[in-house]
Amino acid sequence: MQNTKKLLSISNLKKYFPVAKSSFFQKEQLYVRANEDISLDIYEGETIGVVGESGCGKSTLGRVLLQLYAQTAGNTMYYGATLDEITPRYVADTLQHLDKYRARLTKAGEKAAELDRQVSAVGEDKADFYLLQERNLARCEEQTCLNAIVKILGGFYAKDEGGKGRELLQKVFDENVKRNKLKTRYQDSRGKYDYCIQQGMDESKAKVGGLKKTLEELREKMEACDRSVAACQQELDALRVANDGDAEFVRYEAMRDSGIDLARLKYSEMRLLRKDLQIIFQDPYSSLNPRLTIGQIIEEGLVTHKFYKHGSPKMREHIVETMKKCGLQEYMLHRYPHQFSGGQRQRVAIARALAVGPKFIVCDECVSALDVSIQSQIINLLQELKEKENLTYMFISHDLSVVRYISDRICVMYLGNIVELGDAKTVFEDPRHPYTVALMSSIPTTDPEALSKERILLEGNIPSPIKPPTGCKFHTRCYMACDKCKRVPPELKEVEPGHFLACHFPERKIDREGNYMFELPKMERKSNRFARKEDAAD
Ligand SMILES: Nc1ncnc2c1ncn2[C@@H]1O[C@H](COP(=O)(O)OP(=O)(O)OP(=O)(O)O)[C@@H](O)[C@H]1O
Repeated sequence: MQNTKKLLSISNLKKYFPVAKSSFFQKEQLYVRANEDISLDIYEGETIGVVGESGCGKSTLGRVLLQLYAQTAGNTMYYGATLDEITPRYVADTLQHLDKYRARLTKAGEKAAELDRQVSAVGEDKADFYLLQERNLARCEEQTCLNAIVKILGGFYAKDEGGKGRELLQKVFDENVKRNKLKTRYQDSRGKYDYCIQQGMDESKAKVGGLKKTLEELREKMEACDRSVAACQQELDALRVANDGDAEFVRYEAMRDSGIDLARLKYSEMRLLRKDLQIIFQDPYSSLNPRLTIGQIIEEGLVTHKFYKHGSPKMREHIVETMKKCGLQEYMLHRYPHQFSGGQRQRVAIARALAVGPKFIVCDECVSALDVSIQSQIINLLQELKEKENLTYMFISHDLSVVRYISDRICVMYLGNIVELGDAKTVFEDPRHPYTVALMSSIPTTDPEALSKERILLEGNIPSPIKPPTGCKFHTRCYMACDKCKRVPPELKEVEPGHFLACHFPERKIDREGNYMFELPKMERKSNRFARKEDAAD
């Protein structure tokens, strides 16, 4: 891995969709568990491929990352912008209501400790299910409060004599809010000033002169804010150095997180980040508005995110330039989507995403609906743009050969969980999870040697995500499943550097020659969970 700077960090992410009750008397609320306990870091400049059978939650993951779906639980931290740029309300809330948060934290901690005592009195094995549940909930509450406070306060949570650290952090926040408001006014006035100059007015005109004066005043005010923030930061740094020897301070300081917690942003705050986080959909036919021309489609995002004012000649230039980058000609600007081929439409969808200068793009099956020859063109275009524009992709696809070609790392999902994660080469050449082995085995090949080898066919349907199997969710279709798999859910663990696996049997399953290093038990073959090639042909 070349780049190790995180762009997104997801921890314990969950997304449940509620299922409508089938009768008035149904008490239990059921959920489709589309994503469960997903932890994943995405690094700047990489392409992470997401594979898995239909319905395993790939698209949901992509959309939850972009906050198009609200997540049910977990954290999604974004590092592509700073807290100072966005100044989210949740930071101000935490600083203002710190005492309330601390009280909640202490209460949850005390409750968890008391329940812990009760559990240990009877023994973990014999403890009542509800008692254990209550204890776990109290621990979760404690962790949530701790996360919320410490991520913002850092070491000052542990040691902040006289509340000096908190006061300084509050001042930095307030100054940044002020600065951001001034910046918006500055950009507006700058736009008006530029327009007047373009129209041939000079500074002797009262309107232009007035605008120039306003711009200077605003610039001075912004600089004053910057100076004030820098002074506060200096004081904070001095306090941090003074507390450097304190073990508790250092421990909490390490938990400080400069990322933006996307799930805690308000709608208007998330809109500021939308331009950074874009998506390209699978179907280029339905993802473009048929009533708008290509120019209008690309313009929409630019106007919404206040890049340009409607009708600005500079915007036209920008649109044409973006279209050219995506292999579209200028004369296509006034055409409607129905006048394009599938591949060209997908280029328009790419141009629409690219125009706003994104950092992260979710490509959700973006080549699946296209002809094979066009697929390669679009994939090469995406690769080219990634290098030129320094983009990061999440590439969701069923097509393993496409994923192999484009991805740096691959994440294999099964029924809402990540079961294997690693470098593309490692996952393809040394798959460890039985599900990944079966997926790899399903890739069509023309290699005569590979054709003569045994193939594993994944039989049966994916179980219901509403009531998934207990323990390891794959155990109902796994040839290696034992009693433990039925009871204990495996954790995603690092089996070798950068290679993560959620299986109780992490041993190597394929040798260097590509042969499977296991015997398929006869009993399993009869039950048709995994069938060899000859069986399937029968
Ligand atoms: N908006 C929604 N409301 C309710 N359930 C949903 C919604 N979106 C997805 N689901 C459910 O979540 C589960 C995961 O769906 P998702 O679309 O993420 O799967 P996928 O792996 O992307 O599948 P495919 O590859 O076929 O697109 C499915 O069981 C689906 O029915």
